[in-house]
Amino acid sequence: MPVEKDGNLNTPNPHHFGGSLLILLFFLFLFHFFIAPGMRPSKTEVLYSQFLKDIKEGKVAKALVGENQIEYTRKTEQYQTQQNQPAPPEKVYVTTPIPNDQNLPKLLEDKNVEFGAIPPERGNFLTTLLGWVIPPLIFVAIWGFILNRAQAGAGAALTVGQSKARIYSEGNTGVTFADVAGIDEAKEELQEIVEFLKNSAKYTRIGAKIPKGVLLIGAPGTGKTLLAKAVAGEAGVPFFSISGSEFIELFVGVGAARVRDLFQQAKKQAPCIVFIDELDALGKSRGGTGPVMGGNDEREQTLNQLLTEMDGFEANTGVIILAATNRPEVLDPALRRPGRFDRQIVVDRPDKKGREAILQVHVKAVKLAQDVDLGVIATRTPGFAGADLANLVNEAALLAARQNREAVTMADFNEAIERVIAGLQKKSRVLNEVEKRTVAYHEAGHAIVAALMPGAGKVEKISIVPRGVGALGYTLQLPEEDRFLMAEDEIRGRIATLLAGRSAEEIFIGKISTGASDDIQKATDLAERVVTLYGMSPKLGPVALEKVQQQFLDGFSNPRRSVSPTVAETIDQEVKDIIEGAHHIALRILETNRSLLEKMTQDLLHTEILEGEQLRRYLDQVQAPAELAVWLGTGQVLSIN
Ligand SMILES: Nc1ncnc2c1ncn2[C@@H]1O[C@H](COP(=O)(O)OP(=O)(O)OP(=O)(O)O)[C@@H](O)[C@H]1O
Ligand SMILES: [Zn+2]
Repeated sequence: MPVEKDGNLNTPNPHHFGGSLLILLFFLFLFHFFIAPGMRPSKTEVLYSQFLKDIKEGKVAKALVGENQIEYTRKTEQYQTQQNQPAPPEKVYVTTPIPNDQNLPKLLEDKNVEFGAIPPERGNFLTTLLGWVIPPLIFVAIWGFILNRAQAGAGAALTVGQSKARIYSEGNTGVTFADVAGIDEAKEELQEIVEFLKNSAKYTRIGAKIPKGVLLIGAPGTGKTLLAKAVAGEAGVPFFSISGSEFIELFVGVGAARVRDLFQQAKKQAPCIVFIDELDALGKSRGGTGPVMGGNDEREQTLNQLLTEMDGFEANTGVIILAATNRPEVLDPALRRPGRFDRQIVVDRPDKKGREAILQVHVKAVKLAQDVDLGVIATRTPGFAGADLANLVNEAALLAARQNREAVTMADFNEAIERVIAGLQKKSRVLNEVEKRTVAYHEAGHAIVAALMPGAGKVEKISIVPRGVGALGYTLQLPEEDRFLMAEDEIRGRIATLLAGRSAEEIFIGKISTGASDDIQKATDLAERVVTLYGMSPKLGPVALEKVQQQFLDGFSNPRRSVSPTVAETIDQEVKDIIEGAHHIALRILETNRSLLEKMTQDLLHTEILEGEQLRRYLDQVQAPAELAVWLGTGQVLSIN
């Protein structure tokens, strides 16, 4: 890929501009009031009577008569200058004349004084000008400076000291659709845009309107920027990009000016692609609270300018605006009106096949060992976005290089997966004996219960090596495939598995630790969803009691619908019943497998990690208690993606 060319479009950098203006004014100010006076001839104020006396005594050499002021020099002093010495500045006397002294000209003439009038605007013209102009300028500069600080302090997407609002223009991005993998639907939809750009005549001839704006919606790292570049690359048109957060600028009006600039430039180079990243930073619904001073106004002005520009150009000028956001719900509805971003393309996280394809793209640059199976890696990385996979490949390559290996092996990838998933291993953190025992029982408990639960995926690894923030140990359970549907018994099995860690602590340690809080949180969330979202509670029936606002990202808790107090009470009761049932069955399973769990724990304390064949042999011995089949109940299928 070519290096991004910085095509800053001649817009002055407002931060630097403000800074140097301030310094310049400061020096002007110093010069005017402290230095310049010393360089001008000194003036001595005298009374008018003294002036008249000087004339009469023939001392005056030259006089300049003004309406409000008379300046004159004396003869004697003119000749005091000695040789070899620089002439001192001529001493000037000033006096204020008596109004309408008609005799003065005659008197001056009589005494042979050179005289003339001070032109009305002479003398203090510069002083007056500076006096009027400088203070407001200083004020403006200081104000701008403060505003800048305030915004930077409020973290309004500004880097301190440097404006990063740049318009990047790339003649040719060099990116093609071949560089984008795993998001085929989005690619297909954008294929049409490429067609428009390449062959606009075909569409305009029959009067078809080419869309102006396309909104790419997707989680971070799913490849939105990459897609936009690929569209430009495929069509062979210039690519302009700017980020929404960079529009929030120092001086009110700069953002709007930048938008104007951007579109002017784009129209000149049409057909082309204009890409606006982080549209939400700019296009948040108006009326929200913004940064302390001015920031809100600025954003609104910029947004309005964008809307105006989009309305202003004809649909068929060949400028197509692609914008990206991962928070479509906060966008100002005005942005989605017809003629603006009326097309929306969802850029999903890739599925297993997609992940494999993305890995294929990124491993091109690295040397792979024979044993590397991208399909297996894809299986183990559900939920990874394109950027995570790119990161994973690099992490694996770094590990291989650190070991001085010739090629990246499957072991490197496995390690990299764990790193990316759980954060870097924190070997330095050591647990005391009691803590270690607690964590070992806890994790073994999870593994044993998980082994019996339907559709739970295989337990791949148990570890009591603390890693990342907060996790003291973990049980790695990898699904065999991506799951979009989960049956009721599977969800309940998941809840029981989550509670198994704590149950093991209860049985084997006799007291419970704080280590189970995350499990309990997750189990409760899941139980609540069973009742309020999936409609699986027989008492309440298939009624949605949650308002789903966000299905897009996982882990969102939605507000409940307003329900009557009795219904609310029933919900709480049902959630509690599910949790207690799951807790009970987890305890039963662990008691049935007491000696097995004991053996596993001892082994785990010894090696810190249980995996592979060794772990499988343990888990194959897990016995199901009689109650399990009854507890698991029916297998009603519901969507939970
Ligand atoms: N579908 C994909 N195929 C190949 N590589 C991808 C894909 N998605 C992401 N990547 C890799 O991840 C990098 C970052 O992706 P990109 O910046 O396009 O994501 P994004 O969706 O714009 O993220 P954000 O919302 O954070 O701006 C890309 O440069 C590319 O290396
Ligand atoms: Zn746990």
